[in-house]
Amino acid sequence: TLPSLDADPFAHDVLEEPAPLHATLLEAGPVVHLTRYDVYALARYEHVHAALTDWQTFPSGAGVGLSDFRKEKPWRPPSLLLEADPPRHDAPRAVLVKILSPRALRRLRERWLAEADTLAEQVLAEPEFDAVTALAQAFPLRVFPDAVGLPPSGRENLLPYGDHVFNAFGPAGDLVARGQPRVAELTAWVNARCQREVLTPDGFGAQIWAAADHGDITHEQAPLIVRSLLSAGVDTTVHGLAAALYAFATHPEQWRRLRENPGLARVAFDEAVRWQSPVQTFFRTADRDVAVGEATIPEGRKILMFLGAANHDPRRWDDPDSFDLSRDPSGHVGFGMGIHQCAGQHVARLEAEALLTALARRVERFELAGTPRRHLNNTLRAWESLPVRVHL
Ligand code: HEM
Ligand SMILES: CC(C)Cc1ccc(C(=O)O)cc1
Repeated sequence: TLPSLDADPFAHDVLEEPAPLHATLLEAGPVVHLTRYDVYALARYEHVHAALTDWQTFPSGAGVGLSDFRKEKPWRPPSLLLEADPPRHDAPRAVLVKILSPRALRRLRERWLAEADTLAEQVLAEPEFDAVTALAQAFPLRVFPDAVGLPPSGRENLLPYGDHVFNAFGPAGDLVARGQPRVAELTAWVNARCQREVLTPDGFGAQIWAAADHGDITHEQAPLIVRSLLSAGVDTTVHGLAAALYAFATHPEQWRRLRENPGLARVAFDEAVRWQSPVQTFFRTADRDVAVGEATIPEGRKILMFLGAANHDPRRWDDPDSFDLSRDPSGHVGFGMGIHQCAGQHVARLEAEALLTALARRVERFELAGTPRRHLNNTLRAWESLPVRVHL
C-alpha cells in the first residue's frame, strides 16, 4: 500500500523550514501520496534521479508545475525547453546548450572576474551590509543582462518576473496572488526584450536569433528561447549565490578552506547548491501507471520531486546536513538531471566562481550581523536579507 500524507508542501511554515517534511517523506517510503493535491511525492535520491532521467515515463509537456496543461490553460505560452518533450525539445535545447557551454563562456570569464573585483571593492568598504542586496542580487544583475544583450532600462523587472514564474509552478495561493497585479506589465516587458531588434549583437539573445538564421531553430521559436534565459537565469543565481554566502557566514572553517585554496570556489558552489537546493521542487506527469517499489502511481497524475530532500538523502550522502568542502557534491540534483538538466549551470558556476574568488581574496572572515530573513516562494529556497559583518 501507498503511504499518504495530507501535508501541504506549499504552506508558509513548510516553505520557511522544509526539513521536517523532508524527513517524513524520506522515511515514509519511495512514494507518498499527498492527498491535499492528489499528487505523488518522490523524495529519496534514487527515485528522484530515476524520474528525472526517464522523460518517457515522466514527461514535462503537461507542465512542470502543479497545473496540468492538458486540463487548464497555462498562464503563459509554454517554454520550448522546460515544458517540452522530445522531439520538440531537441532543437531548442541543442541551440541553448551550445550558446551556454563552458567553451562559449570563456570569452566572458575575464570580464566577470573583473566585475566581481570591482563590486567586492565597493561593498567591502563597509564592515556591515546585507549580502543579499549588496552581493547576491547585485552581481548577477551586473553581468547577466549584459551577457544576454538586454538594453539598460527596466532591468529591475527581471527579479519580480522570475519570482512569479517560480511561484506559478505551485498552487494558486497567496504567493501567486501577490505577484498577479504586476504580471501583465512584467510579461509585456519581458516579451518585448526577446525581440531581435532590442538585443545587442554579441549577447546570448542575438546568438539565439542567429541560430534561427542558420536554420537550427525557427524564427518563431527564437523569442521564446530568449524568454527562457530571462525566466530561469536571474532569480536562480541570485538565490544560489545567497545560499553560498549564507553557508560561508555560518561555517567559518569552510571559508578558511576556500581562502587557502580559491580553486575550491566551483565545488564550493555546487556543495552550496546541494546543501540549500535553491530550486526545491517541481513536477512531472506520469505517462502510464508506474510501479515504484510496491506502490503504483496512476497514469495521468503529477509527481512532485523534492530536490532538497534528495540532496539530503542519507542513503546517498554521508552526513547530508553538513556543508563540507571536502565532500564531492557531483551527482547532486540541484540542477536537475537528464535531458532537462540545467542549461545554464555553467553560467551559474562562472558567476559563483567570479564572486567567491573576489571575496576569498579580500575577506578573512564573514559572520552573521543579524537574523537572516527568508523570502518565501513556492519553488525557490531564498533569502530576503542576510546581514553580515566582514573582517578583512
Ligand atoms: C543556481 C542557479 C540555478 C539552478 C539551481 C538551476 C536549476 C535548474 C533545474 C533544477 C532545472 C531542471 C528543470 C527540470 O528538470 O524540469 C533547470 C533547467 C533549466 N535552467 Fe537552470 N538553474 C540555475 C541557473 C540557470 C541559469 C543561469 C540559466 C540561464 C542562463 C538557466 C536556464 C535553465 C533552462 C533554460 C532550463 C531548462 C532546460 C531544459 O528543460 O532542457 N538556469 N535549472
Ligand atoms: C528549475 C526550473 C523550473 C527553472 C526554469 C524556469 C523557467 C524556464 C523556461 O524555459 O522558461 C526554464 C527553467
